[in-house]
Amino acid sequence: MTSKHDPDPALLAKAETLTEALPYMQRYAGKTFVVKYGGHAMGDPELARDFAEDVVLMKAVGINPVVVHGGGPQIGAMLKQLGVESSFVDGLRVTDAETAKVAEMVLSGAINKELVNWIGQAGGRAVGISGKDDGFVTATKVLRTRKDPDSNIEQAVDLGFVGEPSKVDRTLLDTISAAGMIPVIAPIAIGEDGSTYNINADTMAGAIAAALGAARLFLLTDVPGVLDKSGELLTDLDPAKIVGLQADGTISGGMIPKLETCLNAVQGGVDAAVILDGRVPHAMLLEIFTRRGAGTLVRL
Ligand SMILES: Nc1ncnc2c1ncn2[C@@H]1O[C@H](COP(=O)(O)OP(=O)(O)O)[C@@H](O)[C@H]1O
Ligand SMILES: CC(=O)N[C@@H](CCC(=O)OP(=O)(O)O)C(=O)O
Repeated sequence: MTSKHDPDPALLAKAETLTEALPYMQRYAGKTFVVKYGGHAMGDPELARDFAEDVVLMKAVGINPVVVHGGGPQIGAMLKQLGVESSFVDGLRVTDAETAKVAEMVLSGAINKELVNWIGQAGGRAVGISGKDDGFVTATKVLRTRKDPDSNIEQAVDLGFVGEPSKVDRTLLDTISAAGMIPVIAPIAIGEDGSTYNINADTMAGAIAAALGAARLFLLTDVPGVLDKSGELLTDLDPAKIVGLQADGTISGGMIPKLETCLNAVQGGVDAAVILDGRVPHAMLLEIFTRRGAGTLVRL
């Protein structure tokens, strides 16, 4: 029989988990954490529920979470259903006018509201917006060049309506956060030319994190972090190492904009950026509130 002096070990372990979290709660109260939730990590409703609970818990302990979401696979599925071809250059979707319409419909319409609903179900208050709302993000057209393999000459590649944030006005986000709500942001914005631009969600999250002077940028994806050529996790990266990984081809596809984002974010004043495995239940909670750091940490 257990007396009150001899507590149940399982209960004790729970209490220890909570006390372990205390210094992290104290350290992070009042800080802004920007969280990018990738389309690949979104597929499983169980994980979406865990993610929403993590964000609501962050808010409850005084952290200001700001959520930016992706939806690449879901845009791809919708384009396929509509019989529209899609291609990528360096991890960015080539976006003609029709693709931009579909991207906005899927991101701002379907996914954004689904995520707002998940957060609401977890007991939080979320407001779903895109960069278009109050014009808080201004986009400029992305310009890319590529070496022609035959002539070896750099040539411009036209990605269509693919944008990158050129200006972020934090007023709307501050208003939402101060009212006790969590902003949930779709990566769509208007350009100076009045066109709608499709923005890579990692790029959007990085620009917002820099504008808010966030303490952390979390990028949740479908891999454990950045892997080296033999598949081993790289736990710590700095700008010099990232340049090396780009140059020797260790990273490709979606990891290119992801690491560019981390680099820009830390160079733009964010304390650290973390690439995390969104397939692990409560990955973010474990990263923030326990000693068991996971994923790849990028710092100056
Ligand atoms: N060195 C690398 N380490 C880990 N992932 C990599 C690497 N190089 C390329 N990738 C690819 O990057 C993908 C993550 O980017 P992306 O597909 O855009 O994810 P998300 O939709 O979550 O933003 C991984 O699934 C993987 O295929
Ligand atoms: C320009 C560009 O590539 N935009 C992305 C926006 C969504 C996104 O980034 O979603 P994930 O984070 O799930 O990949 C796209 O059209 O797929």
